[in-house]
Amino acid sequence: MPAITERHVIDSVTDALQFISYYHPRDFIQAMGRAWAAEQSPAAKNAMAQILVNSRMSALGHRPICQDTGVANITARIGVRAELEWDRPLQEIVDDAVRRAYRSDTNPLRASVVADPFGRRGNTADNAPAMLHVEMVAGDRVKFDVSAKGGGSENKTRFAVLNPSASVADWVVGTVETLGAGWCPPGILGIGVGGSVDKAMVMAKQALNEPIDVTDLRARGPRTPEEELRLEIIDRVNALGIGAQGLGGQTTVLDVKLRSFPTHAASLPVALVPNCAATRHVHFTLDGTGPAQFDPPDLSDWPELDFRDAWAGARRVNLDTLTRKEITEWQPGEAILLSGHLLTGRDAAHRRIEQMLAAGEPLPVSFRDRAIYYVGPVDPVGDEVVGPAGPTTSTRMDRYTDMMLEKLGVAVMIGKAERGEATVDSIARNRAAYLIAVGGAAYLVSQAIRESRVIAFEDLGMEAIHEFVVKDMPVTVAVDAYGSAVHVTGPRQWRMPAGTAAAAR
Ligand SMILES: O=C(O)C[C@H](O)C(=O)O
Repeated sequence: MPAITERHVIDSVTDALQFISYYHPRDFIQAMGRAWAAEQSPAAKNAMAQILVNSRMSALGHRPICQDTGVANITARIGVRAELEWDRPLQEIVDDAVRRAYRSDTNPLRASVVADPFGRRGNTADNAPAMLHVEMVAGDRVKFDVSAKGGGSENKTRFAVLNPSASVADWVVGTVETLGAGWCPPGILGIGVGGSVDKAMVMAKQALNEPIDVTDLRARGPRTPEEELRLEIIDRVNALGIGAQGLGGQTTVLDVKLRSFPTHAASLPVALVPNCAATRHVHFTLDGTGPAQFDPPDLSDWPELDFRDAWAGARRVNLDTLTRKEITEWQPGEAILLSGHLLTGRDAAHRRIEQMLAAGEPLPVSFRDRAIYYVGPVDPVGDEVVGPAGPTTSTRMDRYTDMMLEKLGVAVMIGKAERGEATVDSIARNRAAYLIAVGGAAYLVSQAIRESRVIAFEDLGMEAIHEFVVKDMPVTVAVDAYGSAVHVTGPRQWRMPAGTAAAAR
């Protein structure tokens, strides 16, 4: 067997990270297509349509599916008889591949990794380092799993050590109910049961690399307790009615992947790692003959659909002339096409604004009566004004709501997922509104952005404050000026009565 070289690893991992930035896995596209076709909730169906249209556009344009191009998660399984021709630690080698992939000239990806995580949180600017796991296995080859995991779904990871007599399904279902929509459902749940605390977490993460096969599993019937558990969890989670983007609907998970391992007699560790609508992974084996080749999905894998019908009757809003009175007329769940100027800002910008206000320093921009979009876009390429620019999870900005609405006078916030109770109260008190764009439809959203310039905090990289000029940007009213919230009313409407899910199986 010829030697596997450092060049084979770097070229393959670089190509893998580029490939998954714009191609969803084929099984994911097909599962999302089936869920879209079956969905009865109009809001969830429309969100899934946008996810699918975005996915196809990304595949055609070779631009990222989501602005959160993720942190590189890599597992290398090295055959004990493989001949390796490299001298450096594998971490250094894969980090070089990450740098090359994320700083590509033709398809630059977003640098999301910050170093000094509990301190300065400076962006490493090249998305390195990767999160690497190495295993020694039988054989003479090296197998790689490469995924790009977004922050929104990673943040919803949960872990518990249950009493050995407790029900894993009860814990998972109860936990998913508390997660909100920041993980961008519909997606996949990875579950690790047993082992040690660290082993359970690795199993849950690695389970997400398995193909979606629930339709086959249902058709042939479960053969193991793990398969029974998967089906129970899928049905019970979908019965919660959370739906796409938490808007209320029938599909919250496309599949549940589960791994288990022997554990201590006193323990039942369970890890839950959700994967979002921008699920991205690919797998390859190096045998010394050269770098890996990847097989793209076929255009026929996407369903024929046009989401624009859903926006035909949408309210058109000019942000440049918007009044508070107009905002009070918006209905919860109403589709809106936004045009005009808006500001951007997310975690780091909010933190800095808070620090500047505390220090009595003047802010570089006025937010009064403006709309703020929580986004960290990908850098543009070619004739783009901005790269993919979908919403980030708004919940993280909840702690700044009073500052932004009451002190600084923001009129409209745009992001994704639900807001906390205090934020909803603040929105109602200030007669403001909260709008959502579809998480994971970032390339589609970016088509509505006609101009973009950084106007403050340039050192924050993708977290700098930009001013965008948008034309017909599709959003939905998630919290109206009176505090009615679709993330509460939607799932309530689509929740199946207790017991129906089990009976349906
Ligand atoms: O960082 C982002 O752009 C999004 C993040 O993945 C999120 O889902 O909140």
